[in-house]
Amino acid sequence: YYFYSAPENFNEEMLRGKRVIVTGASSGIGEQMAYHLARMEAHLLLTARTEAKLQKVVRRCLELGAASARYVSGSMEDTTLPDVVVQEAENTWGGLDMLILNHIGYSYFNYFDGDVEHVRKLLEINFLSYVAMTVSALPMLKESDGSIVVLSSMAGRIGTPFIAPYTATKFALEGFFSSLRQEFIMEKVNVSVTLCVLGYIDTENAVQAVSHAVRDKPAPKEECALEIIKSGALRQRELHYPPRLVGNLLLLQAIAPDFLDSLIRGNYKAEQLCLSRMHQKSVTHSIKHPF
Ligand SMILES: NC(=O)C1=CN([C@@H]2O[C@H](COP(=O)(O)OP(=O)(O)OC[C@H]3O[C@@H](n4cnc5c(N)ncnc54)[C@H](OP(=O)(O)O)[C@@H]3O)[C@@H](O)[C@H]2O)C=CC1
Ligand SMILES: CC(C)CCC[C@@H](C)[C@H]1CC[C@H]2[C@@H]3C(=O)C=C4C[C@@H](O)CC[C@]4(C)[C@H]3CC[C@]12C
Repeated sequence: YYFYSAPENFNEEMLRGKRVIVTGASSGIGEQMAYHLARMEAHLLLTARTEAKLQKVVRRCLELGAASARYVSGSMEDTTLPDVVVQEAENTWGGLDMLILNHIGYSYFNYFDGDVEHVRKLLEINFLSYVAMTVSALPMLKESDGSIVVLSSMAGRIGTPFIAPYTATKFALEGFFSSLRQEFIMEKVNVSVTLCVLGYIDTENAVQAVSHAVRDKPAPKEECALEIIKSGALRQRELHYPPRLVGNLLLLQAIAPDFLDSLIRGNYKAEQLCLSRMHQKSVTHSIKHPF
C-alpha cells in the first residue's frame, strides 16, 4: 500500500505551468483529470472524438483556472491522429511535460464472440495509438525530463471474464510500457512511466456497461483522477486505485491464483448478462456467432 497508494508528499504547485496532453478527455476519468489539472493551473491539450463535448470541457477548464486549454478532435482509429495531437503541442508550447494516455474504444461486455476484426480494431485504439503517441512525444519529454502516465486496469493484470478483447489491450500496454521503463533507466533517459492499475470506477460508460452484471461497487472518478495526477507528478512506477482492493487482489494472485479466479467469477451475475446480451442483439440487429 505504501508504494502504490495515494502519495503524501504531493504538492499541487508541481503542476503549475506544466504542459499536459490528456487523451480521452471528453468524459469519465479523462474529463475529471482535465478539471484537476486546470485547478492546478496547468496548460492543457485535450483530445477525443466528440468536438461538442471537448468544447464544453475546455470552457470549464478555463473557468477553473487553466493556464491555457485547447483541443484536437479525432478518432485514435485514425493512425495519423497521434502525430497530429503531439504536433499541436509542439507548435503551441514548443515542449511537453506530461503525456496522459487514457482513451479507450468501445467494446462489448459479454462472452467472447469470436470477432477477430473487433480485437484488431481495439488493439489499434487502446494500444497501438498509445505507442504512436509516445514515439512522437518522446523527444519533447526527454528535453523536459517529463512523464508518461498510462491508464491500465486490474483487467491488465488479471484475466477477468466478458472483456477478453479489452483485457488483451491492457495486458499489451503493461508489457510494452514496463519494457520501455527498463530501457529508459538503462539509457539514462529521465522520462518516468507510471502505470495506473484501476478497479471499477463510477464513470457513466462503465456503470452503464456493467452495473447490471457486477456485484462490486464502483469507486469515485473524481478521487481516482486526482490520484492519477499525483502519482504521475511524483514519477511513481505504479498507482493502485482503490489501493486496498487492488493491492489485496494482486497479492492473492501471487499466492492463490485459482482462488482469486473463483472470487472474480463470483463477482459477476451471469444471468443478467444473458438477458442483456439478447437485448443488445435485438437492439443492434448484429448477428454474431457466440461460442
Ligand atoms: N471506468 C472503469 O471502471 C475503469 C477504467 N479504466 C481505464 O480508465 C480509462 C478511462 O476510463 P473511463 O473514464 O471509464 O472511460 P470513458 O468511456 O468514460 O471515456 C473514454 C474516453 O475515450 C474517448 N474515446 C472513445 N473512443 C475513442 C476513439 N476511437 N478515439 C479517441 N478517443 C476515443 C471518449 O470520448 P469520445 O467518445 O468523444 O471519443 C472518452 O473521452 C481507460 O483507459 C480505462 O481502461 C480502468 C479500470 C476501470
Ligand atoms: C473481485 C472483485 C472485487 C473485483 C472485480 C473488478 C471488476 C468488476 C472491474 C475491474 C476492471 C473493470 C473494467 C475496466 O477495467 C474498464 C472497463 C471499461 C468500461 O468502459 C466498461 C467497464 C469496464 C469493462 C470495467 C468493468 C469492471 C471491471 C472488470
